[in-house]
Amino acid sequence: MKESILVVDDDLGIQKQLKWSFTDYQIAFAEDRQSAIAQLRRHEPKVVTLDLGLPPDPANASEGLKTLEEIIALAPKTKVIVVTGNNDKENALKAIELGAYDFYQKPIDSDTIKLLVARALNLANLEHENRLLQKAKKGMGRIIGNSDAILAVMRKAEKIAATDISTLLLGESGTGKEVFARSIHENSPRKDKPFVAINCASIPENLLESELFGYEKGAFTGANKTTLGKIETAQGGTLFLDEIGDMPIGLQAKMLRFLQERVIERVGGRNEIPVDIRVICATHRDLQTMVSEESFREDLFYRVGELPIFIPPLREREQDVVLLAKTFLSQYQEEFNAKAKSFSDGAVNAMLAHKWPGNIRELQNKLKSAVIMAEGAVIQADDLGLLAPDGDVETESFNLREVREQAESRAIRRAYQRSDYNMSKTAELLGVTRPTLYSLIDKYQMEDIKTGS
Ligand SMILES: Nc1ncnc2c1ncn2[C@@H]1O[C@H](COP(=O)(O)OP(=O)(O)OP(=O)(O)O)[C@@H](O)[C@H]1O
Repeated sequence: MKESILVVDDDLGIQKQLKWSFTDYQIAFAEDRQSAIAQLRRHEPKVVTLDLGLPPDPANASEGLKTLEEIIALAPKTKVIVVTGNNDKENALKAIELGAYDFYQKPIDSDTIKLLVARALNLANLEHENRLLQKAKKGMGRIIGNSDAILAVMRKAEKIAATDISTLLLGESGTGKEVFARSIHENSPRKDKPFVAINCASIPENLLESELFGYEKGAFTGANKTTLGKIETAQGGTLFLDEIGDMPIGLQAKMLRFLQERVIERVGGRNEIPVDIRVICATHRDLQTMVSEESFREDLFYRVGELPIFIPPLREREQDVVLLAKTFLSQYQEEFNAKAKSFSDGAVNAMLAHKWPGNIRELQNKLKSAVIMAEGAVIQADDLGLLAPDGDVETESFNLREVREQAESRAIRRAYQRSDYNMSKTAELLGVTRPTLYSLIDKYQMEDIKTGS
């Protein structure tokens, strides 16, 4: 089947010329905004060539730019090549800002436009394939990363996956411990059995035991029927114990017995129930120190940590920051049907300079709000709530009020980062009171600082 493309141009002569150039394609025509949108819906072309001078205002680009915006909003993956009047660089750049793939200046030369369309089509097809591949990826494939550090961890995890050994995933919050645990499970012989995760820190101490081990009917008031715990529901599969460092000391002996003997007893029960489960634990705490402080049992520490894997923080994986950012950008763009398509140099530099205390989760949060908030197709450092490193002038304004406001919000951000995200220290550095700082943060709508994300 021939690939379909759409030519939007009110000049019938040009339509004819392009018809002869594009004999390899299924070509549809439109001469104004309305028919362009109708054809777009009907043919779903991967590539559109769009003359910016459309009726009712053929002498200007306004109608063409409006059409471009509608196309991008409706079908953000479409590659739009805008055709502008001779020397109309300003509108060409505006179109790129709005999300056009490329521009081309009149007069139209068949060979050049053929080449441009072929390249755009090629890219659209590649992106499509990539999306399919990404969706089809299983196992370690869900872990995005190209840095040496993460590749080494992935190799280690792959080897461990094939065995039944207990793994301890170490790393700061948001580095991807749960993603690794799932990937290990999916690469293991237990992959068709359940993966059950439980966060030991998020369940009150008095409930954790019955949540893990289950309970017999009548074991305590309210125990109306015998209920399986997480351990039993993971039978045959993998149990992921997140934040194992937060396991109450009173429960640690029972955990140790389960790990050593692979039998459990439900709360209020007398029978020993054998379990066949692979256990993966994770923590952001320093278990060794906890052992020396006697808040974590030494025997349990050796049992869960047979083979520790350390997942490095994002700030030590410079290569991955941009790769992850691009991946999340295309995910969110699709999810929110947003315009944002790429990052400015300032945004990339700001991402590389940022320390990412919340690691990948923080990157995801910042990107999600940037994709929603960005005005144009290019995400700026400001959209990410980051400060463009010195020397990157993102927007050059001569309006004194704007210049003042930009300088003020930058200084706040810089002080906030310098003072390790502490509001009192930030206010002190800036020489203002805390209430003044809060009202400035409100004024500049610095939501991330307000919520501490
Ligand atoms: N390498 C990766 N590729 C793609 N997404 C990732 C990767 N690592 C983490 N993520 C995503 O980042 C977020 C945080 O990851 P995850 O929950 O696994 O971190 P964690 O270390 O378990 O955090 P916590 O200790 O706070 O529970 C998740 O939304 C996850 O999908």
